[in-house]
Amino acid sequence: MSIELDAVSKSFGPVEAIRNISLTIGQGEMFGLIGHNGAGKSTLFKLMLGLLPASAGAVRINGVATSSAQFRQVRRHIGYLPESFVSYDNLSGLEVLHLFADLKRVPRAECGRVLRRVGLADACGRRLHTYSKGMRQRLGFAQVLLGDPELIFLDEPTNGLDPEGIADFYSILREAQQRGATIVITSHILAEIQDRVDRLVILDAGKVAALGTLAELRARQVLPSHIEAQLLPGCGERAGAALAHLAGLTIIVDGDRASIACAAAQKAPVLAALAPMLVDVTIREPSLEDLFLGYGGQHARAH
Ligand SMILES: Nc1ncnc2c1ncn2[C@@H]1O[C@H](COP(=O)(O)OP(=O)(O)OP(=O)(O)O)[C@@H](O)[C@H]1O
Repeated sequence: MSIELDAVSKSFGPVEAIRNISLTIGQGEMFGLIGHNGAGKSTLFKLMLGLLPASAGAVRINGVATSSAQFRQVRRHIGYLPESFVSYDNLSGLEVLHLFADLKRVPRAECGRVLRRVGLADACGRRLHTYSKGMRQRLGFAQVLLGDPELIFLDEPTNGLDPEGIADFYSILREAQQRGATIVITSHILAEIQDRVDRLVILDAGKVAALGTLAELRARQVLPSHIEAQLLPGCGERAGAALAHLAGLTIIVDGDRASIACAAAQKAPVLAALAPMLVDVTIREPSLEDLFLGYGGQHARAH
């Protein structure tokens, strides 16, 4: 399913939570939504889910406006994991999932399959008050998968998951993507989503601060690459001299180590100049975190 936001704004009294956002998310895309606390991520989610009416503009899913009567049909194909998945502590995992299956009009027989897929098959008879945070999150995810939704919204979905759980989670998402599902995801762990989403939007105070692939965002912001060089003993000063002919570098030499911040095009000349005295080298490209801080201005914080 595709999503189209057409000059969408949303105000709560005097608070302009979303300001004139236009963007399109294509079918089968894995799309990331990033922003500091209060940037408008949850509001944008609720607008896309049709849970909140826009103050101006239109949200369309597969061409159907969320404000229209036909949207009820579309909603059946949407899975949503809210930021905190609250459920009933006295019910077992399977009983909770049965409730969701009934609400979604999905056969209860599907519950076993999704519980197995999220790794809760053995624990599904246990009551929720015995579940860890990660297990609850897996159950929330199982509820999303019921009925093989064509559009999946996940708000901070990996909260409480251990590294194995996170890897599992993304492999399930990739399966959903391979069968054509569109996925919109928020995360405050920027390093985690930066290599997994196809495109992302950075929101700042309700506006689009940046939109595109990670490579596009990097190229637009022209952030430096960082070269960390381990030098042969006693070569610190020589390294400074060897780099002197290259303009625009930030060089810090500390004993036999040199840290150089440079434009992408200067990486090769820097390495060539240092080659005779190099023992080891690591190159760090700008991360999503760096971009986020750059684009978010004074509000920027990794949320
Ligand atoms: N129901 C509401 N009534 C009044 N103001 C609201 C309401 N919902 C959101 N807001 C305001 O809209 C702005 C955006 O909030 P939103 O919850 O969308 O941000 P967020 O990016 O999801 O933040 P967080 O990362 O903290 O969850 C904030 O200033 C918030 O206080």
